[in-house]
Amino acid sequence: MAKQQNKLTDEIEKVLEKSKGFSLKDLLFFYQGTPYPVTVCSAETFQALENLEARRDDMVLVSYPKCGANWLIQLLNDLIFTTSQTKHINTELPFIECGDPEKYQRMKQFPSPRILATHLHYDNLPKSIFKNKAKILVLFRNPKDTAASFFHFYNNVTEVPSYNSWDEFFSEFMSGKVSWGSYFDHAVTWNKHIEDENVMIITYEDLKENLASGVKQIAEFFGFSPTAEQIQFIADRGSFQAMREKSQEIYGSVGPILFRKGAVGDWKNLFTEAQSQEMDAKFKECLGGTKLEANLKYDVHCKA
Ligand SMILES: Nc1ncnc2c1ncn2[C@@H]1O[C@H](COP(=O)(O)OS(=O)(=O)O)[C@@H](OP(=O)(O)O)[C@H]1O
Repeated sequence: MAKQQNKLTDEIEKVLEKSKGFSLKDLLFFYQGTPYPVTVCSAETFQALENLEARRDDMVLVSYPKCGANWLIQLLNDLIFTTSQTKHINTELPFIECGDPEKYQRMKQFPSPRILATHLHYDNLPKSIFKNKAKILVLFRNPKDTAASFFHFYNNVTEVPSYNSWDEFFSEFMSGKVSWGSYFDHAVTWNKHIEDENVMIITYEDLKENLASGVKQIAEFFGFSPTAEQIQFIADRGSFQAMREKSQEIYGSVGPILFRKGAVGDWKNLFTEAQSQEMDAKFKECLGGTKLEANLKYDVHCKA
């Protein structure tokens, strides 16, 4: 088991090693109009992904980068483990669009239920997810903390290229010239589908407020029936402190950087008043009056 776990850290180390040679300018390539990092994505893998055969019991987890996907992956793994006592250690890069094109062949051997995490837009998901009616959990985080987390990640991981300043990053984030493209495009696309059958939205902020209640909701959505004790066990293991402590063991050197601060409102340490207002205006223009705006409690979490 320990050997398999190391395989994931090996995969991450390989990506970091590959990242070393890149400048910011060369980091992104476009596939069907969206920028992705060349260090983990390729056109060949995207083409192979179209043929991924989803299963009815796959647990699809969608999020824009830095919204807490790795948190949710552990919660889902723990839900599977506590309720069925089966543990599958994923040795692949966790996101379905990342890695080599052969990964989908290897994934055919994975036992059910598989966790299919992705940062992709609705329109770019493999069609079999819809055809086979796999359930899709969409995780959102307010855009200000998302941007702050994204910036710190680039600037704290020594192997990946850094931005010259927060101002430079902010401007690239606002115009969608960052890995996986625009937060706002992602949000607008997913907002159209959050009431679809087999889709459930959950927010980072709500999970922070009451993790046990979030775990219960997620369990019900995916058809698990954990006891109150099991829910509490999963929530305890999923606290930021608990996950940060284990992050190096699971993710290698990047672990403590990935699990950086885990807070709501940290954006206030970076945003100028003008940047805050610019984002408020963009959010209003793209998502004002939507269900997603209400779910995100934008006025509570994004106003100083
Ligand atoms: N348990 C728990 N509680 C609270 N917050 C948590 C937790 N686990 C991860 N995180 C925070 O999620 C941010 C990383 O998001 P992702 O895992 O989606 O990153 S990535 O896109 O896959 O690289 C990153 O946010 P920041 O701390 O603001 O940078 C992580 O700290």
